[in-house]
Amino acid sequence: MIQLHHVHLSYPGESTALSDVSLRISKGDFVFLTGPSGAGKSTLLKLLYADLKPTRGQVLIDGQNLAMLSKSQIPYLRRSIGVVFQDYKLLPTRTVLENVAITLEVLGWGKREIGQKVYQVLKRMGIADKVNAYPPRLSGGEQQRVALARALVNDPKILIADEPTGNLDDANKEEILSIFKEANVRGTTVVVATHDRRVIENSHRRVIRLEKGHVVEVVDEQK
Ligand SMILES: Nc1ncnc2c1ncn2[C@@H]1O[C@H](COP(=O)(O)OP(=O)(O)OP(=O)(O)O)[C@@H](O)[C@H]1O
Repeated sequence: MIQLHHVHLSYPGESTALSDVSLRISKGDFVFLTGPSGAGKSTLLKLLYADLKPTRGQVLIDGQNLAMLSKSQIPYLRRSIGVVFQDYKLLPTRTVLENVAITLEVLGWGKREIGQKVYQVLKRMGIADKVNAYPPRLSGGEQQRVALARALVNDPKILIADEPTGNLDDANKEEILSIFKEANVRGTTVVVATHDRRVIENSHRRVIRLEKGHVVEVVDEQK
């Protein structure tokens, strides 16, 4: 479970990005985080994988206060969280296979198992033919799928995605969303930040709306 208790976040020398945010995301939930540009969506996601610490308040995952984690404990937390970054953050000089394999290498998987698992995930993402390609040679949609493959290859406890459907056409958006839903059905808690109204409306999931660093609306899952 993810809990935020009265979280405030101010960037050094800047105004407040999050102000008194409290929320609870249960295990197995699928939640959209929305709101205008600058509302604090990316900031909130960064708190969840301990890229930022709150200025005040607490962020807890399964009861663990993330601010209490030492530097050496943070990589362990991140092994259970798959992150799809807004700008993908793929390694340009590594192949698709190598980019996705990294997640499993740090977990100590053997080479053979890694090869099999990566191929299986890339196949699901529809990019198995790109296994030896380098990211700069891929389209935006293909890079997005590689980023998603890297985040999901070890069936993480939590999947965090920042604007994962930006720049994609409708067919690709649908496909990415169905991949999120499948991961969710397998037990992954999914938290997606998006501006995209259509994606939210078609999904019938819980929506948390931020404005100027405040939670202004929570709409529960609509069946
Ligand atoms: N590294 C940073 N240093 C200083 N201020 C920052 C930094 N990152 C974000 N901010 C500020 O914090 C506020 C919230 O930004 P954030 O990126 O979380 O918004 P967002 O809702 O994700 O926006 P977008 O939809 O445009 O990605 C904004 O006012 C932004 O300018």
